[in-house]
Amino acid sequence: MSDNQADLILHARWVAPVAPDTTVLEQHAVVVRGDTIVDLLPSALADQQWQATEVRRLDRHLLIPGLVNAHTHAAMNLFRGLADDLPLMTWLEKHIWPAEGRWVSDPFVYEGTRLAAAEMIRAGTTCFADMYFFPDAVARATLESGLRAAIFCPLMDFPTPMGSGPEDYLRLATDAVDQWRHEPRLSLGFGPHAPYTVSDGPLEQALTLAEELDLQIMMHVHETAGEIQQAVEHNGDRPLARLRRLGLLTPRLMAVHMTQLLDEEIQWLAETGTHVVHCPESNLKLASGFSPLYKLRQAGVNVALGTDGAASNNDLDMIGEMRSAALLAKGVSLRADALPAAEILEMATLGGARALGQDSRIGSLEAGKQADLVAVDLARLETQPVYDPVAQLVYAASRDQVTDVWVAGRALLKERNLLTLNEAQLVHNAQQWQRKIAGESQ
Ligand SMILES: CSC[C@H]1O[C@@H](n2cnc3c(O)ncnc32)[C@H](O)[C@@H]1O
Ligand SMILES: [Zn+2]
Repeated sequence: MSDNQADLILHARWVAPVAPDTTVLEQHAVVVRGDTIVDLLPSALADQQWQATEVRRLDRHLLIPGLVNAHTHAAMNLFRGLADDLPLMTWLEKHIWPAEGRWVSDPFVYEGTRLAAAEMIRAGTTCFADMYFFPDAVARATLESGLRAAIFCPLMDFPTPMGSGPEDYLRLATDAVDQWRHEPRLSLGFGPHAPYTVSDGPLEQALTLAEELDLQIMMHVHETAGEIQQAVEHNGDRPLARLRRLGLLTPRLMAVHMTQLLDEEIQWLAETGTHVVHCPESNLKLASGFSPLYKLRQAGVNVALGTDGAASNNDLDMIGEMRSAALLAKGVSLRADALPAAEILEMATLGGARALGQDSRIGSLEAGKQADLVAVDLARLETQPVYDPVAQLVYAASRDQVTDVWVAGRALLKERNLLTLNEAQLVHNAQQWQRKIAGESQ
């Protein structure tokens, strides 16, 4: 291939590369060779300097890095709407865990993850960080969809359809790591469920293994005030203090939810480089509490954004999640400037990439990074006129304005058509699962 030959050139009305800074570029082009971005330059120059097999002109569009959904339970799409309007522990103990005990299997997870992948592609997500049972099924569904995933293998003290207890989960996790970690679009990690479901021994083992294998850890932490109160009553420690004592507060940990934080705890997170994954809509829907986003970011903590599963959100819409996060941060801090639109987009892209330890590969549109890109049509009347394209994306756009998505240079969505998954088949299969699940619970 000659030096000026590329595979794909995307000319866009606006490009928000996110890094090296938040500047929005007008009439620029992203040049892709294979799976990699090789250039980002004014369109007029790209026309002179580059040739490509495919050239797209996105004259109505804002081009952004693929959104990184930093916390999902993708297969739970098949439980969407199963149990609504309940607080976390009632939701989990009385509805979700019994349903998982009855229905979760390799085929359930494969089908649920494909359904979630299709929803995420159509909403501009290119990478998702998943914590769920049967990681092999998550891996197969992800590879088929063309998405990128970080798969966090579950760890709990009690048996589930996937494993008999901690030893079993850790063995299954290391097997999955061996099997899948060399796939370029997959990464693996450990997913100890929460401080209230994993005791010290397995947590220490997971940390040791994560260090040996150089993997990230994802855990629900400080989701509700009840979780903290119960921990204090049981062992005298707040959950974050316990994790600190066990050595888990490191840049390896993605602590999901993180409500009810004390100033001292925010300081620990900042000092240790622990990442926070903020899931505002799940926290609102389960009435779990508020994460102090403004304070966290002021302290220098890296914050990523996630939807959580579709059974507690109830969608996998990162554009909607950005808006919720922005509005909630302003409401909680009583500061209108708490989380400006450009910072939210950074959180939903590069923030997620950092939390996954993958910010040298994904999260921004820079030469040398993977070609994970999303085109959003801003010419619709709902997003007119455009003074600030990123503010328009965060405060006014909806996910159905995502027209095209590429992961590693490959198109997964073209003019809103899914290219890797069959929409009609996914809907049919979801309805079949719903009939089975609803049939038995009547
Ligand atoms: C270890 S597999 C994941 C496990 O987590 C459950 N889950 C889903 N959403 C939440 C949440 O917001 N807090 C705590 N646990 C959650 C899911 O149902 C699986 O059992
Ligand atoms: Zn979760």
